[in-house]
Amino acid sequence: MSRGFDHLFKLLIIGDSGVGKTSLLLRFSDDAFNGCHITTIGVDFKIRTLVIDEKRVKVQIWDTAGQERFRTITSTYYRGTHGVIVVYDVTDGGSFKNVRRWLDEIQNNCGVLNVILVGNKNDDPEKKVVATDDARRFAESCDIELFETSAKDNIGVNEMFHSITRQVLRDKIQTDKQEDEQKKATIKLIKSNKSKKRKCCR
Ligand SMILES: Nc1nc2c(ncn2[C@@H]2O[C@H](COP(=O)(O)OP(=O)(O)OP(=O)(O)O)[C@@H](O)[C@H]2O)c(=O)[nH]1
Repeated sequence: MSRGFDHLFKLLIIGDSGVGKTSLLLRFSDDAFNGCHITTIGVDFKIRTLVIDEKRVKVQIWDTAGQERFRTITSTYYRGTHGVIVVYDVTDGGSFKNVRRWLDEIQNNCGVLNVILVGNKNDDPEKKVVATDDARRFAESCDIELFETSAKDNIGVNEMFHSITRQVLRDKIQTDKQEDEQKKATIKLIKSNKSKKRKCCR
């Protein structure tokens, strides 16, 4: 029986409290928006299946708490993670400054991963304090992709989730291919060693 998908990936959303992590997930999973800030306690997740490069990809997206006091079991969140969405609020310079800290947390917990940087609440130019150019320069210096989104007005949300999933998928296909080539090379080596041995024995 078909399991209904070709790949299953786990994505994690991190960033300061109040930047809109839950709102981004709610927009993506249910196409809804809630004007209230209900602090996430611990972790929550949603699942969606996307079609990318003709593959059915099931994504399990974990929404973590931004508040320090709810982040006592951080390393367990990272277990089995394929990609991380780091969110800041374009109307809050402090949340952008803290992005460095979140990137360090990723490094400390799981090393190199597919990461995307997201400037959320990009729906009121008068309130915007983090310039797109500054964010882009920073993202380029870290070699990660930048998206500016609005969970409220549904701007860039779908594109952002598709993009990180595509990154993860392409990375997985590349790794599988390399492993396959390595396996083939090992089998070839074993075979040639065997035939050499046989030659010696005769
Ligand atoms: N204007 C605007 N407000 C937003 C947007 N996204 C979220 N908000 C508001 O920002 C507040 C915080 O949003 P949440 O999604 O709860 O933030 P969070 O990052 O999950 O917060 P924690 O669970 O505490 O880590 C809420 O009042 C949201 O309505 C957006 O795109 N635009």
